[in-house]
Amino acid sequence: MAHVTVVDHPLVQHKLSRLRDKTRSTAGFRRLIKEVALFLGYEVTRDLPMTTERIETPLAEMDAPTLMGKKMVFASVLRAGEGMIEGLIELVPSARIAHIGLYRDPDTLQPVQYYFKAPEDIADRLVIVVDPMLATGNSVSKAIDLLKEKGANNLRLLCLLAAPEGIEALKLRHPDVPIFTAAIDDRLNEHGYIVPGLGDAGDRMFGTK
Ligand SMILES: O=P(O)(O)OC[C@H]1O[C@H](OP(=O)(O)OP(=O)(O)O)[C@H](O)[C@@H]1O
Ligand SMILES: O=c1cc[nH]c(=O)[nH]1
Ligand SMILES: [Mg+2]
Repeated sequence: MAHVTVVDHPLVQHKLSRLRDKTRSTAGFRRLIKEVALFLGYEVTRDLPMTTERIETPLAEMDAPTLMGKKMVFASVLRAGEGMIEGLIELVPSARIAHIGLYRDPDTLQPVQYYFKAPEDIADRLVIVVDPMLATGNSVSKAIDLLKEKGANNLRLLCLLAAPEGIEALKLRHPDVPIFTAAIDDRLNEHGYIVPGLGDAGDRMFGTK
């Protein structure tokens, strides 16, 4: 699998532009994050292993394709991951959800952990780490460290925007984790924000600034 997959579907790109627009309302931002997450979720699950199940339609018996293995885990990096989870749950209603509470210290740009909860049998499941922003990559790398300590061994990252710096950092720290993103932006600014980016995803989603 490619290390980085950019989901360049026209609907994704259109909605992403709407999200980036600084005049978007909190309600509009939330709605768009959820919608884009649905499309991204479609791509990150495209190659899931399948099996068949014998069923009867009203007309005949058939071997019907179904997903193989245990239900996947969406691992939400708080806070901003939560906006994407809303869309992903619509796509896979039976998925398990892990929560990883991290915030980025604005001076050191290092993540500070305040919460962690994941399914006990995470080692047997595909884990899709969900965070809209891959900036320095420190937060997602830490989230993946914690998930791996719990036994996760089959992981993918689903984000909305990635900076080249974050992609490189993740490649170094977790080369086994493929990245799915809607766009790769130009760079980080002096405060570690993605440029052009969309600003602070958590603050825009929850209306805290
Ligand atoms: O790649 P990094 O440089 O680590 O930055 C990205 C992180 O920053 C944001 O979270 P933030 O720390 O703002 O927390 P919040 O979601 O609670 O606002 C974002 O959702 C990522 O988790
Ligand atoms: O651009 C950025 C970088 C980190 N966190 C965000 O929410 N946005
Ligand atoms: Mg934030």
